[in-house]
Amino acid sequence: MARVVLDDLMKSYGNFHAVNHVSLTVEDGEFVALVGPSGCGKTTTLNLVAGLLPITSGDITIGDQVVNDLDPKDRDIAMVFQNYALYPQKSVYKNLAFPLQMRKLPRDEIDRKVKEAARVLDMTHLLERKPRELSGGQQQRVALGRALVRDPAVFLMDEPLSNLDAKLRVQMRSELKRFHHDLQATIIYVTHDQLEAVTMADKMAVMNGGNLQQYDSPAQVFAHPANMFVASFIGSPAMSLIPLEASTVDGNIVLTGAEGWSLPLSSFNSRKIQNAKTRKVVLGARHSTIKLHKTAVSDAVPAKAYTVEPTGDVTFVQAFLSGAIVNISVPPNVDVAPDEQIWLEFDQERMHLFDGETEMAIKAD
Ligand SMILES: Nc1ncnc2c1ncn2[C@@H]1O[C@H](COP(=O)(O)OP(=O)(O)OP(=O)(O)O)[C@@H](O)[C@H]1O
Repeated sequence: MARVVLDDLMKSYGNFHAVNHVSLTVEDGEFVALVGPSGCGKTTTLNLVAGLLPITSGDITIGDQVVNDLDPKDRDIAMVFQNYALYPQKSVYKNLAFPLQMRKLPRDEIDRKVKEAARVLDMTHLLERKPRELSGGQQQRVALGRALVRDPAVFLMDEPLSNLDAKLRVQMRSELKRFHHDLQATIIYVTHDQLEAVTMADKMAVMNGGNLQQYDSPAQVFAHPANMFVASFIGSPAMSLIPLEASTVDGNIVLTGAEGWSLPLSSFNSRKIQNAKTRKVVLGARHSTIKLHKTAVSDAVPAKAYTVEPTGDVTFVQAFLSGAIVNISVPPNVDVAPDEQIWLEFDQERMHLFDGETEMAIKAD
């Protein structure tokens, strides 16, 4: 396996930058997810690494070789696509053997590699079947096997699970994670599904508009989103982002909502605001860090319930606050009705504060 380095990578179409100054390192054996909304540039980035598209500028290094000008076949990569494109007339065995035959490997070596891949992916019993005799998940496993037999330096995967139904996706997600664990493979994986990225990847590269927004472990990205885009994209339901105004009252920092209420900040959060250049502050809070009260209590701010969605284990409530929609989760026995007056208490230790102008997280120091 190999490490992959993207250094100031650009892909432009005229004045439009599909990939804009992206730099990141995928360490040897790491599983990295490129994640972001449709059109953010993740597939383009993957295709640049694969050599399916020419780069505009920058460098791509695989192992210790700069591969900018190498053909895909010379990059020692294997791709797995959403559309697995198996040969319908060939058995699973022949589908797996084909790329090796093309490389003119000896027959006994092909046989050994195919059987080893089938063993790793638990499909030895499927080797004589044709693709149409397989389930979607089994077909996807064959596609993975076809990449595996090539023993590449890097696996590049573009939404490989998106053709599967929801249940199978969850199952294949675990299998892919196991595959990575067993092989210690270097994997770059494109997905628009933040949950896939969070659950499988060692690191996630969150992209938006061709720009790399944050590159870190899912836990770090979740706990310390670099900006409002990342904060709202990672996590479900989305983090609530509430625009407020910071001011100083009797020496203490308070945040004031559009309705006129004020929320005094803890000393830690106050220090953050003192460091910020702006008075326009956006409070970010995940649903599980907001307490819903049915009566006024100190430190809770008044809001109005909008929708109430019981899911069994928890009930999700949406409420209006300072012109924003706030997502809150409450135990199923809490009875809330749409339009009811409620009070929200934010956990000061787990709240996020963003600069309302730059949209960047306000740092502690
Ligand atoms: N040949 C092209 N000419 C001009 N613009 C292009 C071309 N190919 C891609 N783009 C644009 O580049 C941007 C990034 O596309 P890309 O396919 O990488 O997005 P993506 O994040 O993978 O999205 P999706 O999840 O929808 O596949 C998009 O805005 C797309 O319209």
